[in-house]
Amino acid sequence: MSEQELKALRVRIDALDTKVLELISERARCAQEVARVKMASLAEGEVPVFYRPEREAQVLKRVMERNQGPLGNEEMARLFREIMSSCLALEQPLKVAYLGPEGTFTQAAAMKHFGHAVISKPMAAIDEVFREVAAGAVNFGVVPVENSTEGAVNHTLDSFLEHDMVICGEVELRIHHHLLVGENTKTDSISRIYSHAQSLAQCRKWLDAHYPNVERVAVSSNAEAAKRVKGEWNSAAIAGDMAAGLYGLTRLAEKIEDRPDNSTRFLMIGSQEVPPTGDDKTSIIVSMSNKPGALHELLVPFHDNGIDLTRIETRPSRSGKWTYVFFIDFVGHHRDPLIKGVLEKISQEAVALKVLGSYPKAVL
Ligand SMILES: O=C(O)C(=O)C[C@]1(C(=O)O)C=C[C@@H](O)C=C1
Repeated sequence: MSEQELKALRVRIDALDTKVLELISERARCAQEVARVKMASLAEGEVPVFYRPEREAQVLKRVMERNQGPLGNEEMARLFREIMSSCLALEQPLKVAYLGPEGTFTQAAAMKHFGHAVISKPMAAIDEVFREVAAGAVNFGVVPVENSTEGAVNHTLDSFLEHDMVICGEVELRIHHHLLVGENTKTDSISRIYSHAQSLAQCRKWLDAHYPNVERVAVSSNAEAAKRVKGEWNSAAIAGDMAAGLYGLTRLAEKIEDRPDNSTRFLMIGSQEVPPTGDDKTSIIVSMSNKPGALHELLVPFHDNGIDLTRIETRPSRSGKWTYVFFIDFVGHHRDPLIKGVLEKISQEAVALKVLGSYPKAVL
């Protein structure tokens, strides 16, 4: 390519950037107008709701449907995700608590869902995220709920039994783990590997093959593991990209998870009910009486109405020995007439039924 050609292309890019800049600013002014309209239409004593997950899902889907390339749909949607995040911050900066410390996959999930223009607050434990939301100190919380390799995150399920929370969104993240060390540690001098118990489990076979005799130490999060090895000799951490970057660690081995499709699903919790988008999921907790056939009775209405169950999990109810609750996710919104009918049927048979929330299926 000649210098001349390069120069001409850069002139074109500058001109396009000016247009993109003008358009983004115009969009941001529109969002400010939206905020004004939302404020003006409030009834007395009503609190304005600026964040609209159902609308955001619609915007991102539309972008993906109309995208003609060469950028991929996900890539394009990520750019719009950030534009929308900044527009919302003009209306109201969202406060989001997540399972910390900084650098966790949960923080990455929060950024993937809300974009980077939120005020984020790391919490030391899942239960603290729930409490922070319940206390109204933040608008939303982000917690992991299930991993494709290791299954349910029981702390999260149990916290739903203790707190009244509304689920208003979900996000899935591909989880890639790396073996990380500080600058003074060499591959053959590692005597201890830190990580969260779930991450150690997700890399079990790799560890057995490469570091069979090295002590594995479970800590509260993989970001915490990364933080520790920064200042330690002869120890390594298993953690992801965010933690590696944040603590300036070297990757001795990349993508060491046993399953290449290793993913974690996260939930956004708050107090805001989300209207239907036409492509939603619902999460419920049901407790059935302890009699033969109870689970069958619970599942029949879903089957009879052709409703797609996406997950079912069992946990001890904590209110009686050997009594259990079922966490069920399915496709549909609790305001859909079909789903309403199913929930009514179930509540006739159940000891207790709680709708945790209906929310748009993850777009990104
Ligand atoms: O449509 C709205 O209600 C807006 O506030 C605008 C907008 C956007 O930028 O598109 C911003 C924030 C909301 O969460 C949803 C969408």
